[in-house]
Amino acid sequence: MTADVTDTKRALRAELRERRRTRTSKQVEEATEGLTRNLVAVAETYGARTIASYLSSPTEPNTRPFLNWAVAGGRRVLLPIGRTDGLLDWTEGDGESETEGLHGVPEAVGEILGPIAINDADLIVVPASAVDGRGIRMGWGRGYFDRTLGSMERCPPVFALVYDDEILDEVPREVHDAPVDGAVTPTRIVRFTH
Ligand SMILES: Nc1nc2c(c(=O)[nH]1)N(C=O)[C@@H](CNc1ccc(C(=O)N[C@@H](CCC(=O)O)C(=O)O)cc1)CN2
Ligand SMILES: Nc1ncnc2c1ncn2[C@@H]1O[C@H](COP(=O)(O)OP(=O)(O)OP(=O)(O)O)[C@@H](O)[C@H]1O
Repeated sequence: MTADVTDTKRALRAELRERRRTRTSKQVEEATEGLTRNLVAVAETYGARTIASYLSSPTEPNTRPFLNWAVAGGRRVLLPIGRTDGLLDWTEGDGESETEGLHGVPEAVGEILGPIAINDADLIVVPASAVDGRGIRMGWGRGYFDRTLGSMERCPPVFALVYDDEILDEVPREVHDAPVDGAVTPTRIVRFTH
């Protein structure tokens, strides 16, 4: 990868991270209702029975009401566990037990399913620091989801969960960055064409 893109991404991530840190818990709370409604609408559109998502940290858009809705409706929810080799294991979330994972983010506790468990998903909701109008997504710089999505044979719809001001005009793209199909924000469901 070129030094240019790496540096640009790093600087942009730092800015986006800072913006998330300065969002008040009241703002995060106010965003939750809309983004939950939008996530539910996306899951219903695809009739998703197995959903891969993640447990949000306090600064991230809140995934928990959506996960609770999915579990209550008898859907299978797969939640990621970061591995030191850069891959993600998965476990079935029941919304009950959690612990702090490798990078300080919450992780579900349960039977460890290997990286290929993601192949069962009918819908994948991924974390992101930003996406652009082409669906190019930037994460938090560890490549977990790039690697995970890049390894899938048949990829179901992938939606990034971001705040409205994290949909940018342009996100720097590298070869391994596969575009996502859409983004969910507190006010919008955006679909990208590529
Ligand atoms: N909630 C959550 N779970 C997740 C991720 C994630 O981004 N969020 N991951 C995604 O790959 C994987 C774990 N890897 C991670 C890698 C880096 C950072 C990270 O650098 N986070 C920022 C803070 C982001 C925020 O809280 O808004 C940081 O530490 O500054 C987090 C998780 C799997 N589970
Ligand atoms: N498919 C892949 N195979 C191997 N390495 C990869 C792959 N995708 C990304 N990487 C590596 O992971 C690191 C982070 O990549 P990048 O900056 O694109 O992360 P990101 O989009 O923020 O991460 P994430 O996917 O975790 O949200 C880079 O060093 C990159 O080379």
